Amino acid sequence: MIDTQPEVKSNSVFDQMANLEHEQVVFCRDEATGLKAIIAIHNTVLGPSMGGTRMWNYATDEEAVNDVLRLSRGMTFKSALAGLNIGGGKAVIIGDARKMKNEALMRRFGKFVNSLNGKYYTAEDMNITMRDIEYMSMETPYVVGKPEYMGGSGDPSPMTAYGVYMGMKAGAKKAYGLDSLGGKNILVQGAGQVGKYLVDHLIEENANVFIADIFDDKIKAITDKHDKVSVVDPNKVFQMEMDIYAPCAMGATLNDETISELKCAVVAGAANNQLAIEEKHSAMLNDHGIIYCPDFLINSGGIANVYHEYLGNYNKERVIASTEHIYDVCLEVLNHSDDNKIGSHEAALELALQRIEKVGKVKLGE
Ligand SMILES: NC(=O)c1ccc[n+]([C@@H]2O[C@H](COP(=O)([O-])OP(=O)(O)OC[C@H]3O[C@@H](n4cnc5c(N)ncnc54)[C@H](O)[C@@H]3O)[C@@H](O)[C@H]2O)c1
Repeated sequence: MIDTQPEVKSNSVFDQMANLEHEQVVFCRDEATGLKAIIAIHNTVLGPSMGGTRMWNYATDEEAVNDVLRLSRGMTFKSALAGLNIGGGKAVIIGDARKMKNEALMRRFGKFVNSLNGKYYTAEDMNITMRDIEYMSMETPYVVGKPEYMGGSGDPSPMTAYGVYMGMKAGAKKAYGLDSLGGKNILVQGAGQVGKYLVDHLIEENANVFIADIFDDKIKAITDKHDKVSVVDPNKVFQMEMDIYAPCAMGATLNDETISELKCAVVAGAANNQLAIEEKHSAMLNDHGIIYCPDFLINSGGIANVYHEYLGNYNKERVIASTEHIYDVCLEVLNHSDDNKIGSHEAALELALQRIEKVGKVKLGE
């Protein structure tokens, strides 16, 4: 029986760690810089844990704990399913990035990462820039996603978008029998780093693209480039009739209210933790006849990119080939879901857990 219910009701950190099966959680505090951060290491069976650092102004410490635990767990399954030999980890820095972030804070955080001696590799996530990556790198070698001028692999977002595009095509193949996206009405929610590159692929394939964002400048950057893209009010996303919904902004957009409103055949997007409550909302999508391409499966292009940087001799062609494989794995997951009458989210988790278990045994025999 796999754990597909990460909704954590207890306030005890140990209960939450036990529920989500975490190995280690590190709380970091520094008086001088005001740093408050949490590093969560979920699982290191396949290799050292890896996942980005997010800076966010959490309303409560509990909210930060919940976020870092869910995100790090997602990284374990994402990397396992992508065939990478790394485990799942993630970090959060608590505070307003615009007010608190500076060189000293980021370097102090880098020192905390270093103290784990390579059990956790960090990278960028929300509100962490290439400059911050540089600051962390001054204190620790356990940083990936470094800028190209530092010998790193640069921004992972284009590869994430490419993987989402591959997953979306697999979803279309399952829904329509053909993987062509030409003529399909596709709504991209979130015109950010991933959204903008995803739109490029969709336009190239002659899809009818709709975008929604809460910031006009993000919309303008895309409509200036592509005159065929239509703009949708971000509050009216779920009232629109569409073929494919691509959530590329925040998590939990698939919930009780939205799923009953959603008018599409396929959901395929980049956002992490799209299902508000995994088991419940995965089943609800199934009941509504909507094909759900699991988020942690199709948004793994970015982690594959930084993984190849970590291996050394970064080779973009290799990463592209590995990201294209998302198409096959997504179809395998969707078929596994059909054959076993389980949600596609559970099907993806099962395949990820199978790999961790099988490879884990090989590693034990080393
Ligand atoms: N960047 C990557 O390589 C990567 C990898 C894996 C997963 N993800 C996930 O994909 C999602 C997008 O990542 P990103 O790097 O493009 O982030 P981003 O911050 O560049 O873009 C997010 C966009 O969503 C918009 N947005 C926020 N709230 C919105 C709302 N209510 N309605 C519509 N738009 C809204 C923001 O204005 C922004 O333009 C995130 O959930 C991220 O965790 C990103």
